Amino acid sequence: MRVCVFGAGAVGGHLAARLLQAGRHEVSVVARGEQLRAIGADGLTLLSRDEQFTVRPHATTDRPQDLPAQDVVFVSMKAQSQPAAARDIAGLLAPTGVTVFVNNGIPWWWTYRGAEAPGTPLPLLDPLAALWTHVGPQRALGCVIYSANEVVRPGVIRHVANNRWLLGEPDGTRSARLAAVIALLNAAQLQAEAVADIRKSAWTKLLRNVPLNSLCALTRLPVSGLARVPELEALCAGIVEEVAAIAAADGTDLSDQVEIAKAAPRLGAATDGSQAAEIRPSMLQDVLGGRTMEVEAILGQVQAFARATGTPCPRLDVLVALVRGLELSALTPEAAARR
Ligand SMILES: NC(=O)C1=CN([C@@H]2O[C@H](COP(=O)(O)OP(=O)(O)OC[C@H]3O[C@@H](n4cnc5c(N)ncnc54)[C@H](OP(=O)(O)O)[C@@H]3O)[C@@H](O)[C@H]2O)C=CC1
Ligand SMILES: CC(C)(CO)C(=O)C(=O)O
Repeated sequence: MRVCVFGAGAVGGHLAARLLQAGRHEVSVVARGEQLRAIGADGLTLLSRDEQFTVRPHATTDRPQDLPAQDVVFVSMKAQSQPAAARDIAGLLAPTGVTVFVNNGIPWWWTYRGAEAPGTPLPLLDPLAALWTHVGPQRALGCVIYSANEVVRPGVIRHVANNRWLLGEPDGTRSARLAAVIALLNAAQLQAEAVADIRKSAWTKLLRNVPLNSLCALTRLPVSGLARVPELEALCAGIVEEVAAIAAADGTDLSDQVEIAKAAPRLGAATDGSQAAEIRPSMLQDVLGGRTMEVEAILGQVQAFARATGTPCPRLDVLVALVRGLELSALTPEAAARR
């Protein structure tokens, strides 16, 4: 199979490294900037617990149009980078190829439930419907991951904790292509499983990402740091309850997940027992790097669902305002120009 990882940053770099280590398929990566130069020159290095290895992708490029047609394209860019890349992602796909959107938050294909309920694009996530038009939700699989990673320097990824990859078809079917992608990941030491309700998986992860990503970005604390300030831990718990209420109004019952999510700061967000791990959420990594943040996918769209269902969310309202402001103040001139 030909497999491409589009956006080889923290998660995509980890994914590509594991796929290449397994050695079963032709794996290419699309990257840019320093990351592109470093992977091209020195390969991709993964540091994970006491393991360290370096692999070389079959191709490393910022010109996806130069790659041959791909059977699977994992899209591991941040949500806000995806619309601008929609044509390139679509152009990479073989006629029966599939995309796997590896993301936190509400994904752009959310309203598509199959040919009978085709849905419409969500303006906060896909403002010009570029993903909807060029990629098309019928060619997308959802993927929610528990795997904390950082780019420690260009070309070098540190896997900090957790290894759980949940994948599902937007229409809930158990398709052959879903099974093939799960097999691909499992063969590469990534613990992947198919879920019937990928939206429930996304909501469950949002119980963590809404409070942890935003509060860690605002305070610059790692996840475990939130548990050191009682007011922050209480705020986290209040936000978890708001997100659960918004999900419930949207038709997803998360009552069995609420207490687990509230414990996340005390466990440092590790779900695999690696209590010593110091996890810095991706949104905190973006603030520190002066990059744009997944404000709309993780916060804004959740707020939009709350508005649509008349669900009060006073804490989330404050977070959305603060994180939008934080993003403006933290962007590097290059990131601001690209925005
Ligand atoms: N990091 C983590 O631990 C976790 C992240 N996630 C989720 O996984 C997804 C990916 O996050 P993460 O890996 O942290 O993100 P990163 O920012 O580390 O990686 C994304 C990469 O894609 C690159 N990119 C963006 N647009 C393009 C383009 N057009 N062409 C080539 N490269 C491009 C970025 O480059 P540039 O930097 O120049 O923009 C960056 O290197 C997010 O949805 C995140 O919320 C989920 C769980 C944990
Ligand atoms: C907070 C964390 C690590 C939870 O797994 C995450 O999803 C992220 O960094 O975006």
